[in-house]
Amino acid sequence: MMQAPLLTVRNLSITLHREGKHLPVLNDVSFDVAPGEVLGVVGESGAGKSVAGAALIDLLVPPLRRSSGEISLGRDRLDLMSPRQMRNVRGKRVGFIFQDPMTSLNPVLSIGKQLTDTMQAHLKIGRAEIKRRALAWVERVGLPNPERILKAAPHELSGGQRQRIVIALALCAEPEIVIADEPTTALDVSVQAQMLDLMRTLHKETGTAMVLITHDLGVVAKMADRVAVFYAGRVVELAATSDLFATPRHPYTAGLMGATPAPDAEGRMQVVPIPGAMPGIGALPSGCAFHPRCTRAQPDCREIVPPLAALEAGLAACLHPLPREVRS
Ligand SMILES: Nc1ncnc2c1ncn2[C@@H]1O[C@H](COP(=O)(O)OP(=O)(O)OP(=O)(O)O)[C@@H](O)[C@H]1O
Repeated sequence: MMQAPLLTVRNLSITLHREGKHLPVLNDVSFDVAPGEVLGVVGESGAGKSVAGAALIDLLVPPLRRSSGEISLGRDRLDLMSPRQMRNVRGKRVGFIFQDPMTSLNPVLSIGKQLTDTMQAHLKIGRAEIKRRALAWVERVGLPNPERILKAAPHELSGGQRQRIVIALALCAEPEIVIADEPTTALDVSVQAQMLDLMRTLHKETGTAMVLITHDLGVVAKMADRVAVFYAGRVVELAATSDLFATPRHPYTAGLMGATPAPDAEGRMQVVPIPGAMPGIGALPSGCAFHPRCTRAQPDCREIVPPLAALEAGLAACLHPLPREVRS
């Protein structure tokens, strides 16, 4: 990465406190996001993607706790900030978009009030300008009849319209980075594609960096510059999106791609799922957590936790990575 990173996460570990034990949920996770970059975070359900996203903006709640790790935004250490300081970072410097729009919207306030409140809290601009921008944001996220939308309450809008407003709210204070956790998953398939197009357009226009959490490889292929693949609380592969899709190096990444519907030679959609299931919290196998499901596993995979190591392009945490030119 040529540019100094905007967001730096180093050795982030998160534990779950249960029955007197601290069980690892996230283990030694490190990644960077450059200014303006989109980092995709993918992996099966339960891999720790949402927990990682919540940790970035200090939204973890007990029984989850950060046990170690440094999180920096520019020169500022977020992990050392007080809850009060973090409240100023959230919304202003870091926007967020969650799966369920209702978690980001206040059900009793009009859309206009929520947009103007957010801008008022974070931007040093006058009332008239805030009003103008609220209207402009509603138009910009593609909603018809913006005056009416500004007066509406969230429940008067459709799910897709609400998620458009959440996107406007996440961006209206001009954050440096947005954390988007499954931003399209709750929407109808037909609306999902529109929402991705909108996010892509706005990303291009604003240059805001993004951490895009999704279980959907199609979404990262469309949106992300680089991808971090999570498995059982660890980053197992990190690479530029084009490299990752051209030659996945970690067998889990290759497996995920096999589990994504892809057309065969006759154009029929085929899915080859990875056999077995991801281990749950507190039930991690020894060595590489993926080894019981891995077709390439060797005896040493049972013993050694592979470090995330540099390959020709990107990083993979695997003792026996796939060769670069062969695609499994
Ligand atoms: N509040 C909580 N209490 C107990 N366990 C939790 C809590 N939040 C998350 N977990 C557990 O932590 C692990 C990681 O969850 P996380 O939601 O981050 O996974 P994910 O990769 O985002 O998957 P999904 O796509 O299903 O959200 C899971 O095993 C989950 O059950």
